Amino acid sequence: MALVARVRALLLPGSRLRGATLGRAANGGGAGARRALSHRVLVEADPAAGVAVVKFRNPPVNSLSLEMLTELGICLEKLENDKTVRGIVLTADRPGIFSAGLDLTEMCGRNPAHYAEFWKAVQELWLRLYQSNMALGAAINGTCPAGGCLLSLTCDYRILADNPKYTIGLNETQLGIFAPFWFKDTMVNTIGHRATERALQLGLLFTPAEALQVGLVDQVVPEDQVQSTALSVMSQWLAIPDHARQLTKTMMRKATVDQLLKHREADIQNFVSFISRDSIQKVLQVYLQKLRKKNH
Ligand SMILES: CCCCC/C=C\C/C=C\C=C\CC(=O)SCCNC(=O)CCNC(=O)[C@H](O)C(C)(C)COP(=O)(O)OP(=O)(O)OC[C@H]1O[C@@H](n2cnc3c(N)ncnc32)[C@H](O)[C@@H]1OP(=O)(O)O
Repeated sequence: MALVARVRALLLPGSRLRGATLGRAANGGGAGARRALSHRVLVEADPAAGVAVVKFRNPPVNSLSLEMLTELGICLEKLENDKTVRGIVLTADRPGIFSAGLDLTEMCGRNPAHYAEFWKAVQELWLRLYQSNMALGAAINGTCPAGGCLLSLTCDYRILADNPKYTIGLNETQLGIFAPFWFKDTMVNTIGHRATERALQLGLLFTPAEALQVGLVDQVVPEDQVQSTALSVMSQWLAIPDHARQLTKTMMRKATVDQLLKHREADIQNFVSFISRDSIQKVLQVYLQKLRKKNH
């Protein structure tokens, strides 16, 4: 079975994500709040507020594996088709790691067809998020490198927990790889050209104070207030008539989106040939081994 079909089938029976009615949230939800599960993503929807909180739960580090990318994409697609949802907050189910970024094991020791499939899934998730009609917020309750940072940058605003361990940035060069043009463009659109050039060349991971200063996040708040702050900021975004907010968002992001749409196939081919190089495979394997050695 194709991965997308397999993941669709994984969504739990009875879940709103399959079109059935959800039960009331077990905790934390307002009146009428609903809860839906897939394996790697938990969705808590509050129809009265028009908001769904999408929680990553892909242990140990919420890495963006092919299955995680696919499941997240399907959850977002379902929410976009749900008329009761106008805004989505992305967060980690457990605080500590928002997302460790792209799953390195998807980019190491595989074949070109796998690299192409994986990169296509990365592109698709980015396109879905960056063009979303929903208001999107990131409640960043953990460390947020590389692909994790990219996810948060697709949102309309970012709230980061005030914990010096929770760094955020596109650190690809530190691994010996580099951020493709559409990662770069997403960052430029948030913090500007010069700050992006410095951040990308040096592969900077910013502390919360630095991230706030450079504009990578909009607010830094105590750890236990990240989600509540993200929800309260969401109500400001949802106070604007949807059509006006959506048209403005499209106007601001269209040129960036069009660049990837125009070069999508070439971008996949470039990724495959870059990541397949022996020298790059070596660098990634050494990096992964270093991460693993820490624990053994
Ligand atoms: C010409 C065209 C060119 C196209 C573009 C070219 C290149 C671009 C290509 C790719 C872009 C990639 C973007 C990315 O996202 S790369 C990923 C970058 N991520 C990181 O650098 C983070 C790495 N992880 C960490 O720093 C720590 O794990 C973290 C701080 C997140 C958590 O630390 P903690 O101590 O809690 O946990 P660990 O013990 O380190 O990890 C536990 C376990 O998880 C494994 N792991 C960690 N991160 C990843 C990951 N990203 N992918 C896969 N696996 C990961 C780690 O190895 C441990 O495994 P094990 O020891 O339990 O086996």
